[in-house]
Amino acid sequence: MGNKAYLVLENGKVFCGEAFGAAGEVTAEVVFTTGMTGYLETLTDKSYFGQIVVQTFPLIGNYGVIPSDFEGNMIGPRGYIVKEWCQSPSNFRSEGDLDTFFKARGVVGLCGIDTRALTKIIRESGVMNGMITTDPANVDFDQLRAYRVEKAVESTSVKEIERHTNPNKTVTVALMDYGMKENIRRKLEKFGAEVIICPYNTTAEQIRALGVDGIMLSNGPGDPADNPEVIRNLQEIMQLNIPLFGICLGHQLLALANGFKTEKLKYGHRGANQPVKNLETGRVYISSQNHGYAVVSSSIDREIASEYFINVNDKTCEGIRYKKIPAFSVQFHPEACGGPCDTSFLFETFFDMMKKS
Ligand SMILES: NC(=O)CC[C@H](N)C(=O)O
Repeated sequence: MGNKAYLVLENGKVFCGEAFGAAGEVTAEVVFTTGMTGYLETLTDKSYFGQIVVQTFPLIGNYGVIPSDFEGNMIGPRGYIVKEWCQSPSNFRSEGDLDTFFKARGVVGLCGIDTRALTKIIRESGVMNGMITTDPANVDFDQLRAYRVEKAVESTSVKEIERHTNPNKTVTVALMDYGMKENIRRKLEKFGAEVIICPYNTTAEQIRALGVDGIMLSNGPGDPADNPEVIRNLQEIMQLNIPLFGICLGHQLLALANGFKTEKLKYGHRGANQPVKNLETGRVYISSQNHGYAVVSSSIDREIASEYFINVNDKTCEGIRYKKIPAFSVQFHPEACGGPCDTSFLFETFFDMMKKS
């Protein structure tokens, strides 16, 4: 039995459970994800930086810890909540259990709470802040409500340009790292790109000097509108007229750079079975998603762009195609990991654009 620990929500609701992983207290935004697998990818996805993740699937950790499945070199979420973690994982690739891994990497875990009741609260009231603590009587609610993640992109991006040589190279792609998932790089390499990972603040001039065929804008954490300098920088990068492909945060930043607006969703889309519809063909795909913000459809200037995908559940914007620059972007994750690979063809679209230009 672990020690008693609590989740205190900013609305005053308290859940009592057991601590696992590293000891400590964390305050962050509490979000839920419905993926039934892919917990290692979730734990190492930097888009969760500054959040506490709740897994709706009731048993997590049954295939253990597999470092080659990691999506990044750091742990994304600040805290992690599950109904039950598996003490005896079984998989030939597993190198250990979640509790040991969390202790080594400083992740604060909470288990044994009713994650279904917690998810219903978030779904009905919207995402809110919460604190994992051993002392619920001492929570400062003003501080809890005021918590907001800061410098999210800066904290998760690489600090220097990194070139990854590829013997099968047919094109070179600059991957703007806003807190990227590794599978974006792996996917680009598989399709034949030599990838140059660029810090979030790499300028248009520096990119021009790299002589790349395409630019990929990565996923990443936080509120997209919190990055005015990155958005200004993107306005210059757009002028290079090099094919651009944006994923998730990259999609939102490109929209902001074009003067469109973003908004916070009530509880976001996080999971591996989000249906998206291609508005050009009417075809629906199942996608992997992890986002709390979205581009406001009505703010898209139809002279310069059109809506490419929408979410079938709530009709929010899931993709944009640009008319005056060689660019398109999606809110979901075509690189998957975890989740289905239905929309992997978008990488082909990007490669076709690069080869044509
Ligand atoms: N996965 C992402 O890139 C997420 C983008 C942004 N942080 C959001 O929550 O909407």
